[in-house]
Amino acid sequence: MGSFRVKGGAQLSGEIIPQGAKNEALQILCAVLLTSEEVLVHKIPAIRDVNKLIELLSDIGVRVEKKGPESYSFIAKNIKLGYLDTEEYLEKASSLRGSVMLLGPLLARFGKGRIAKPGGDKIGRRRMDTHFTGFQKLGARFHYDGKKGIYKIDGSKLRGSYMLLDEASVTGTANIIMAASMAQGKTTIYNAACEPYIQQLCLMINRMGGKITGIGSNLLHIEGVENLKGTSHTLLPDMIEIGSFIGLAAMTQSEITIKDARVYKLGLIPETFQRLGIKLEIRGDDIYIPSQKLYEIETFIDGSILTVSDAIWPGFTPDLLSIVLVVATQAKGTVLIHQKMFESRLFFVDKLIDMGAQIILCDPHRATVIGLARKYPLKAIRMTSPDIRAGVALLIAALSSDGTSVIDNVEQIDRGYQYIDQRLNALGADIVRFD
Ligand SMILES: CC(=O)N[C@H]1[C@@H](OP(=O)(O)OP(=O)(O)OC[C@H]2O[C@@H](n3ccc(=O)[nH]c3=O)[C@H](O)[C@@H]2O)O[C@H](CO)[C@@H](O)[C@@H]1O
Ligand SMILES: C=C(OP(=O)(O)O)C(=O)O
Repeated sequence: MGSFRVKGGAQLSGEIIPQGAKNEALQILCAVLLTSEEVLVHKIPAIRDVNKLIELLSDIGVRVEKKGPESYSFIAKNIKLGYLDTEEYLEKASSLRGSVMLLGPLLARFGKGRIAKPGGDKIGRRRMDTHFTGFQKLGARFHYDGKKGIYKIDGSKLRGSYMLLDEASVTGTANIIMAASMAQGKTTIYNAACEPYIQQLCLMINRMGGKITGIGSNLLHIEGVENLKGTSHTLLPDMIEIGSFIGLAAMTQSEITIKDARVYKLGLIPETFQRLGIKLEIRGDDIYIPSQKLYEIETFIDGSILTVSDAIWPGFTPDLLSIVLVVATQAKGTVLIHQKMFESRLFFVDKLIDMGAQIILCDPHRATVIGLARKYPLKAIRMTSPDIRAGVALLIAALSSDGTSVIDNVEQIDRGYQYIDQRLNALGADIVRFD
């Protein structure tokens, strides 16, 4: 188990370039299976989940070639379908959430998909009914082997269909889009998720010869085509990393410029941090965050306490609520954090409380943060990173604290943040990785 020793208290400064988006990368990498031709993907982040998925693709038979520091070529010509039934595949695939999206393209092209219960963060129930109901609507047969925990999907002739999703699941929508892209006839997906990740996937499929309209909305029309061809694709900067850097800058009173942030793709993210009182300047496509001694949380117009809650896109992403929460601990004012989607994502606040933060966990979904207005810094402690975003929130807390903290289980952070220790040290942080 890896750990970080973090010496807090330093003000950071400089420029940082966000990595390619983790959640987009996981979709795009699965989509390379939709064609036997070459797909080039640029700005692939070197993070654990992505590396594992690339390895899995290679195990399935995809020819993978590294073309540059962040660029890869994929050719899914000779796929070993038998491998999908092996213990090794099922075990490897179940170690990350994104692998669930192998099902859609495998089904579209080969009529067969297998997966064991996928991993990812343990942040509450993470059901997959939407994925399977969608596949069934396209005519696939679905079988769940409860004893082995294996989901099996078969269906050689998928047919387009109308479907109203019971929830706008991100990976579920991506899976259904990929399956429908080569089904016979037209598919309509209503209540589709429309995160930038999904928009990027649809644009890529259209470049491959697919016919998807309604991109960016929750009503997608997909005209199935017989074959898809090769393409090249560049991932967007990771909006969750960008939000994390904004929070980090505010908490540590640092002056940071986030380069090439594709600001117009960030939805409510900049505005939500601004509502916490954090000053941001959009300079071209960069975000400049000045060093700020104090930031004051806004209230609602009627003077009532601000609530920051998650919602499906274009609402505020649940993946940044842990960061908003930690940043609020040193703000002036009070905020209610309402994590609607996941029921076990706020429990990490007990570590922040140990550090001296004033937080009341109202129930598993809601926490009230009473900002300390920097009257005193958080205390350094030893803590364990429970999930990827809580892990980074704790790292931010440790960097702002008085003294040296230790964060264990940083593999969670490595799932989604590329070389985070080295990149933050380049800005003046003092983070040492050890086993
Ligand atoms: C690999 C990947 O891309 N992971 C992301 C993806 O996970 P993932 O695709 O697994 O998450 P889903 O969108 O399926 O659902 C997330 C949670 O929200 C609930 N839910 C979802 C939609 C809805 O309309 N109502 C509702 O209550 C679900 O029951 C579930 O508990 O999307 C999540 C929600 O943005 C992000 O946190 C994850 O980082
Ligand atoms: C919850 C997340 O990831 P995953 O879906 O891969 O667990 C996340 O990125 O915040």
